[in-house]
Amino acid sequence: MAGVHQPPNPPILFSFPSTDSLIESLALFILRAQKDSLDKKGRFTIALSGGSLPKMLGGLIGNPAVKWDKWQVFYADERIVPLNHPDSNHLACTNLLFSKIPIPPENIHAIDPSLLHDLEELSDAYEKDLIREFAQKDSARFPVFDLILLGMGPDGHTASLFPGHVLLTEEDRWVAYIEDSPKPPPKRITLTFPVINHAARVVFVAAGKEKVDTLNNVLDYPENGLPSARVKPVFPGQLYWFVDDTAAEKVQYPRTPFRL
Ligand SMILES: O=C(O)[C@H](O)[C@@H](O)[C@H](O)[C@H](O)COP(=O)(O)O
Repeated sequence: MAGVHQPPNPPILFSFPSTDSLIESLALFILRAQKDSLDKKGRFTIALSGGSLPKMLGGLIGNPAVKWDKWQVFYADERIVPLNHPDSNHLACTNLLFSKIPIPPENIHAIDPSLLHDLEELSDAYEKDLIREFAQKDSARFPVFDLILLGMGPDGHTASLFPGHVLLTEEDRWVAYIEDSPKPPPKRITLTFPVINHAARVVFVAAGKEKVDTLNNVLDYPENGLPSARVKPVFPGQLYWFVDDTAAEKVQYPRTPFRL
């Protein structure tokens, strides 16, 4: 297969003077990714994170260029709580995004709330949901998301992949669960590294001064191996960082001017 032995593309770093300009540019970027995906395949598959990420998608709300009915939305990670619990990533995305846009509810892939008592079953069910979406359409070993949007914690975790955790070495499963997350709540499911690293595009969003040291570590010292530094999409996949100048204060890694 062409390109299969190519090394990963280096990350592309965009740094913005304000959160508002980051949000605006992220919306433009997502629209471009949507267009490319719809032109090629007629659908747009995306995975969202929790934390501060949902509110960074505000630039999409009310934009007529977004073809919400063509989006298939999964979660990069989810906390094992009822869907109306304040800790739920699905609830955060619903409150900040889905309730404000015309997306068909069946295009949003939440965890099955009837399985909260059995993490193994719940993560298997989520994996099956992914298989239904991807397996017959793409013949790859792992799903190829058009876009995965990630946040980064102060310890360098991303999705629910935490430093030193055994899940960092998962090579097989698409979805895995953990019961000992250092960030509460402790029970979570997460897309695994092979899934994240097979996406066509992965975008990290990181803003604010609490990200300064971690961003410096991940971008300038990737050999330290923090979970966020292990996001290296296989060629021709591309990793992008959308950060603000505050978070990037110590970063030496070269910035790229944002343009589409
Ligand atoms: O469910 C979660 O907890 C998130 O998906 C998690 O991985 C998050 O993205 C990071 O912790 C960054 O969070 P902030 O963006 O709030 O810093």
